Amino acid sequence: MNDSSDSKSIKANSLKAKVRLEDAKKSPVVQDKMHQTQPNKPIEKNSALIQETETDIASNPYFSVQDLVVGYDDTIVVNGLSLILQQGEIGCFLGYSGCGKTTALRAIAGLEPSRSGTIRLNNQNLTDKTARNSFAVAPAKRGMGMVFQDYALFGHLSVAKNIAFGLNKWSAADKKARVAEMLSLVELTEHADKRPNELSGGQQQRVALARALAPKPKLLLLDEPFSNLDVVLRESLAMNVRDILKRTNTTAILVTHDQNEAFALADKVGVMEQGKLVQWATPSELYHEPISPFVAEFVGEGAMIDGIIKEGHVETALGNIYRRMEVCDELGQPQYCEYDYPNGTPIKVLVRPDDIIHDDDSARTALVIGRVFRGANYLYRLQLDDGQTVLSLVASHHNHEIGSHIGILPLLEHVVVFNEKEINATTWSEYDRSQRMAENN
Ligand SMILES: Nc1ncnc2c1ncn2[C@@H]1O[C@H](COP(=O)(O)OP(=O)(O)OP(=O)(O)O)[C@@H](O)[C@H]1O
Repeated sequence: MNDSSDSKSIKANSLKAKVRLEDAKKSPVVQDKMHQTQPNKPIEKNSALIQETETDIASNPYFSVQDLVVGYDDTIVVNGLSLILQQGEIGCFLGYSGCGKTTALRAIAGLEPSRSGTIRLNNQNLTDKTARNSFAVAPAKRGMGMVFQDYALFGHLSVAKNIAFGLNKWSAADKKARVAEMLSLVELTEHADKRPNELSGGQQQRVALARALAPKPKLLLLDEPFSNLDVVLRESLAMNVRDILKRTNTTAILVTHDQNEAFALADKVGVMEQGKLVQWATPSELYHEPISPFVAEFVGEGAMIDGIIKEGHVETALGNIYRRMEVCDELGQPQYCEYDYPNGTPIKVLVRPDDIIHDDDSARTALVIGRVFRGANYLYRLQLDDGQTVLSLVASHHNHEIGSHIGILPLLEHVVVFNEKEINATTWSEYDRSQRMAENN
């Protein structure tokens, strides 16, 4: 935790700092740290080759969408969407209902025409319009597989025949071998002769996955594939599907409004708002470094508390926050710099439940005003002395009654601060959130 005694260690060296606030002001861009080249690396025989390959991968990704615009009649639904995926990566569009996720996926599949923008897959431009067609490459020729919300299985065909459906150009022997391989992959070998209605929802979902994977698609598109399953099954199945996609090195895009599903399955998650990808990043980056209050609110739980800039740090009801740099000094000690706002600037600070540690020995206390039992943990809603509320995740053997005071230790080193003027609404209460989701549904 920071407090005023830390101020001595503050170094006004903003150049090397992690520039979260500047990042937040940038327009959303494709952020892919994994494949950035390293310009100062000494060039040896093999490293030159590696560098070349890395540059090639970064500048010519396996799958890319650039400035995609899609609409219906007078309405633009997907508005300048850009992303890249390397081969074998799993991406995800996450967003409230109606934000354009399915439309974006359908445009990638070629089922909706794009108004502008480029979609490239495996060195092929799919979007150049020809004189006669609105797509350079017709949907059926894109080499994409799809798994739909309702699985769209053929009820009159056996599981094996469903899986073989897209293999009509394969020889009988190859087809048989591929179906057996897919059945084994999704662990349904003993159900090969059953009809879909004899299977559970989760098993049907795996048949749909096997059918989509059987022809070895260049890109797999999954549209809310778990939404018909109960919540408990969803997360475990999402992990199971991720395992299968990774084993087959399948590049895939998932559409969902469920962040647990997105986090369990995807390498890169794009939070969509009104047809735009506001941030495209790993699940961890989205959670810990949201680019805007909208992303912060949509991904994970938390609270926004008030702060004010004073001499380069933020004063809050939980203590002072100093801007920590990503680099440490030569002794391994963290370095700090100043926030780039004038004195007196009102600030909002994102505090996650894991930023507030319960500590019986702490002199700082908060009032328990609500709690939700989550098995291993309680999620406590805590009121600070000035009336603001924060959340805290506490092991469930710490059972504190509503109305009691508990000791807290705020860990404020990794919080995200937002200039208050950039926030449209500070609506962090569960009521506001569920209300908004209900309105959007
Ligand atoms: N065929 C269509 N014709 C006209 N408008 C459409 C059509 N399909 C979708 N829309 C509209 O486009 C917007 C985006 O729809 P889309 O299905 O892409 O959203 P979504 O984010 O996938 O939502 P959900 O999570 O509810 O499926 C919505 O306002 C929807 O009403």
